[in-house]
Amino acid sequence: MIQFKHVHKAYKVGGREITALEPCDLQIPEGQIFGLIGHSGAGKSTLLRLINRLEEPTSGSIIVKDQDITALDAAALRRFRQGVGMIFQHFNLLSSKTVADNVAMPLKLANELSKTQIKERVHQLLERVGLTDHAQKYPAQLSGGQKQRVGIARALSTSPSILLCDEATSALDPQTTGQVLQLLNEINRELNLTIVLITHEMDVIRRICDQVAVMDAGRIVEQGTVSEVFLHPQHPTTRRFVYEDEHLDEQEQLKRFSQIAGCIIKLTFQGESTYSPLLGEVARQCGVDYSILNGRIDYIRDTPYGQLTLSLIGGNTVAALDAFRAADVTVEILRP
Ligand SMILES: Nc1ncnc2c1ncn2[C@@H]1O[C@H](COP(=O)(O)OP(=O)(O)OP(=O)(O)O)[C@@H](O)[C@H]1O
Repeated sequence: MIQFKHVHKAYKVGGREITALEPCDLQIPEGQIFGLIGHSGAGKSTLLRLINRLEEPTSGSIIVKDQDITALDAAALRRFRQGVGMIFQHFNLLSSKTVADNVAMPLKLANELSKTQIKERVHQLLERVGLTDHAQKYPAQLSGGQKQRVGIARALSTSPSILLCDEATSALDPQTTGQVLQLLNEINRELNLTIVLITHEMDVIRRICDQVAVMDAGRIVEQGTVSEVFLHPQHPTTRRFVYEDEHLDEQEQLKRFSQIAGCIIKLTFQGESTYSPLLGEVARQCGVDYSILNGRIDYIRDTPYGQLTLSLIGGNTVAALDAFRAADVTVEILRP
């Protein structure tokens, strides 16, 4: 578990203080994939880099596995950092070294294994990320997705329990992004690795995260499980992310609704209820007609969900809403 206790970070620039992180409390459970989402300048990188003390907090404490890491001396910090891997948007590989040597680098620096043991470990890691055939190539000879796989193998070399991902897929095309996210998903489960990732893309959060914190201007404005936060967004910043992801504009939508008759509602189905034939059943029982104004079915990590915006016309609307709720469907009334 990673715990932030009233952590504040300000940078000093030319005698002026710039607050990057307002005093913040945060808990990241062990073994989960935790996403931090926010627009540029929100403070995501600062928060991430505080976890391995690449940045020092201005005040507050950061507890990792019952240890206050802000109190570690240089030697203890070196040992702690062996347990925290990191991958980067632009991979940060050494261009003059082969793939195998890049992966071996943290092991050589740790100086705990023999040459043969390092060779074995590197082979094992490259096999895991699917790059065995590329061991003797140089980074310039690899695609972006392959470079990030090398980054992941290198980050895992010292068997960390935490992996920090700094916009790890932002430089990749959608298909390669999917493959890298899949790999992160797998190693999270195989190694019970806690992964903290930062992104400005909702899709990354939806595909692999368990929990999410939404950041805006140095503050965490909303936080919880991905389904809580993104299926029922409360804060304007979160709502904006959700609407952008659905290619909708909240104001435009309300304007469009003014030309549509009936009671306008949004239904959210999750898990099993996503595929149940509820709509027709409720319409028949309650004598309501409906038209579908918007809809999607997708996944949050492995759980399917569906969202439908409907206008209900005629019949017993109140009974229809009760029937949806009784079937564990969340009902939001957009216009009575
Ligand atoms: N080393 C630094 N010195 C001075 N100011 C900094 C430094 N690093 C970040 N900042 C400032 O702190 C604030 C938060 O920056 P941070 O990089 O953490 O945000 P971010 O959400 O990661 O943004 P991005 O997505 O663009 O990387 C910004 O106002 C930024 O200009």
